[in-house]
Amino acid sequence: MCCWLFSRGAVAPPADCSITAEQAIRCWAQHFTLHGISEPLLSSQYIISHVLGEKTLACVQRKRLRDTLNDRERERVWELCSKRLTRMPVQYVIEEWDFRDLTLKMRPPVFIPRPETEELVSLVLEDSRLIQGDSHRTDLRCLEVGCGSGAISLSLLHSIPQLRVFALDQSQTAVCLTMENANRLGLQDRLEVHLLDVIKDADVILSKCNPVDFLISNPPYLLSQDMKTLQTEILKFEDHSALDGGLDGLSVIRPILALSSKLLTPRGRIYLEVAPCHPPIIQQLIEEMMPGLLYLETRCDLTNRPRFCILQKKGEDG
Ligand SMILES: C[S@@+](CC[C@H](N)C(=O)[O-])C[C@H]1O[C@@H](n2cnc3c(N)ncnc32)[C@H](O)[C@@H]1O
Repeated sequence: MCCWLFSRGAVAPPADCSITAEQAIRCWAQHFTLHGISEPLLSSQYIISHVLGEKTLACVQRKRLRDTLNDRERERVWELCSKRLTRMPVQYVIEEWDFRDLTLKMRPPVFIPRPETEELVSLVLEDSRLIQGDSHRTDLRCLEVGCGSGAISLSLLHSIPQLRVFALDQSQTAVCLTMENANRLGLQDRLEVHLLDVIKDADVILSKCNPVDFLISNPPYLLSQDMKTLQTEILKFEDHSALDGGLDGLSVIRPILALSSKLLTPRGRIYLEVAPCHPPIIQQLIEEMMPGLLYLETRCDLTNRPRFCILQKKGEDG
C-alpha cells in the first residue's frame, strides 16, 4: 500500500486513496525511514495526532485511529509530512511545542526549547528565597538574556505570581515570538521584551532593567568547531546565532557575567545553562577576574553532565 501511495509523489495525497489514521502513521513512518529522517515513527505520530486535534497518539481515541481520514485531513497530513521530509524539525512542522506546563508557538528559525532547559527553570523554582520571598517583598525582578520563544521567562512568570521579567534577544523574530506567546498565555502584563544585544547594548540594558533579583540565561554556548557536528535538522532550520558561542563557547557568557555584577541586587543570583566543559572555566574566570561575584555551585542535568552554573553577587558585607 505504502509504495503505491508514494510512487505518485509525496507532496500531494492521491485523490482516490482511502486511508485510516493508523495506516497513514505506518506509511509515513516507513517513508521517513527510507529518506533517512530521524525519529521516523515519532515524527509521523506527532504530525498525524496534530492533524486529528491532539498532542500525542495516546490522546487520540482508538476508534479515531481506525477511521478513514477525510479529504481535508489527508491533504493536511501529506502537506505536513512533506515538510518533515525536507528535514524540518517536527516542532516547526506542527508550529507548537510544550515546555514544562505551557504550550508555546514555534516558528523557524527561533530556537526550539530543549528538555534540559526545563531543569534550568526548576533550579530557580527550588530557590526558596525567591519563591517564598521575605514578607516585605511584593515583587521580584528578573532578566532573561536570549529569550528565544519565551520558554524560560513565561514558565517563570506562570509559576511566580510576584515576578516581573525583562527579556531580551538580539533576534527580532525571537522578540516577536516571545511577545506572541506571552499574549496567548495572558502573561504579557508582567513582561517587557526588548530587541537588544548583550554584547553591544550593555548600557541600554543597565538603564532599562537595573536592578534585578536574578538573571537567567540559556545562551549560545557551543564551541564554533562543534557546530558542524549538529543534526541536519538543526543546521538547516535553527538560527545559528542561537547556538554558536564562538571559539571557546563563552562569547555571550562573558558579557552576561560582566553585566550581572552591575545589574544584580546584593546576593542576587545568576542561573546559566552551559556546555559540560564550561563550569570549571567559568569558576576560574570569576575567581580571577570578577571579585564582585561568587561561584556557588555546578548542577548536573538528568544524564549527569555538569550543565548548570549558579553564581551570586556578593553582599555589601562581602
Ligand atoms: C540557546 S537560545 C535560547 C532560547 C530560549 N531561552 C530557550 O531556552 O529556548 C539562545 C538565544 O540567545 C539569543 N542571543 C544570541 N546572542 C545574543 C546576544 N549577543 N544578545 C542577546 N541575545 C542573544 C539568540 O537569538 C537565541 O534566541
